[in-house]
Amino acid sequence: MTVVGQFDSDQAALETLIIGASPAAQHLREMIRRVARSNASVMLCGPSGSGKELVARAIHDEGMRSGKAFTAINCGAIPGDLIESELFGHEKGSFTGAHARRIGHFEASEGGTLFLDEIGDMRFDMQVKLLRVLEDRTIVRVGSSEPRAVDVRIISATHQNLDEAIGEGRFREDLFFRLGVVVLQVPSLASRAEDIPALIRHFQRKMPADVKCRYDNAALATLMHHGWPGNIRELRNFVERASVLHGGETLGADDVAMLLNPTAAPAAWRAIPSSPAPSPDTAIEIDVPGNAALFPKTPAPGRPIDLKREIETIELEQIHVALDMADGIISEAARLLTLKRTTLIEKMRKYGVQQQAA
Ligand SMILES: Nc1ncnc2c1ncn2[C@@H]1O[C@H](COP(=O)(O)OP(=O)(O)OP(=O)(O)O)[C@@H](O)[C@H]1O
Repeated sequence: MTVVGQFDSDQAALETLIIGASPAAQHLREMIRRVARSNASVMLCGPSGSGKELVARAIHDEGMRSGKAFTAINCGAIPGDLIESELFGHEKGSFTGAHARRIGHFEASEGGTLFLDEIGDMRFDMQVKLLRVLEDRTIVRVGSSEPRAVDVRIISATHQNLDEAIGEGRFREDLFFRLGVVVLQVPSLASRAEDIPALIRHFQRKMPADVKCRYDNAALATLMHHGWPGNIRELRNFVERASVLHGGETLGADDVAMLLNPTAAPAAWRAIPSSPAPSPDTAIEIDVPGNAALFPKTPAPGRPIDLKREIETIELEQIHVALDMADGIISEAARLLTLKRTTLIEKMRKYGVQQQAA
């Protein structure tokens, strides 16, 4: 009885973590349950933003190691010469800057799980060392010669095609077999588009009612036909953007199309004949009657116009257009917008616009 009850609550917990009722989501949850029962190394393959880290956490949480540490590190983000000490630790004075002894992620995750994200980006010399650790189950801190036993489950992930990397000699095949005792494919969002409404509800669950959006059928159809190159991460950002710009509204297909492509100028703008560029010392003025086409929506008769929100929508879109034209260079985008650089940065912060690497 107890076992059945426990299984039911585990099942419910996993369903609130890995959202979706599509066959792909159900299969993923079933695979998570199965691999969680073992200690086998798991490699998660799937496109960026598809939820690989979430799946790694779910495997840890569902398994016997759940009371112990779960450590996630991004192998692509750690400089090549630091990764050995990050993973295995170092002794004091073992290299310039090693002012004190430090334990690495392997030792810190003792009894638990270490998630190695972007494993395909790991340097070849480091791959050899990692393979040795997986075979011997011991690590040696940098600057020490003493092997230390470790009991850590490894889950790794990649969005790269490792077959190709192996073929080109960039990734060791023997390490691939060690890491991928079980290889789990995490599906793209486009392949489980029927989960989109449930995922939107999930991302809106903690929002106050007045910032949640509703979607009419045409809007949902548009969302389900979108390609979602950024997968669930892109959907989460979309839901946030929609709530900032249209909180409390029911969105139609046009609203959704605009929100999905925030850097594209609305068709109405392209219809305006080009006017001479303003001189740098003239601020852009919005002449409402003359530039009425700038407003993306014509309000329904009798419906109040939320002028502040409309202006914010235009402002955000113009910022994206300018950043695009300026290849992400903020000072150049600020010049195009005849704004001070600091003002543009403030506005980008307000709208949550990420600074692109120029
Ligand atoms: N099935 C899911 N249910 C709910 N939220 C999800 C699901 N899958 C992913 N997410 C959310 O989507 C975002 C991206 O997920 P995650 O970071 O796990 O992706 P990833 O595949 O590891 O990305 P990357 O390859 O860029 O490291 C996170 O906010 C995560 O919580």
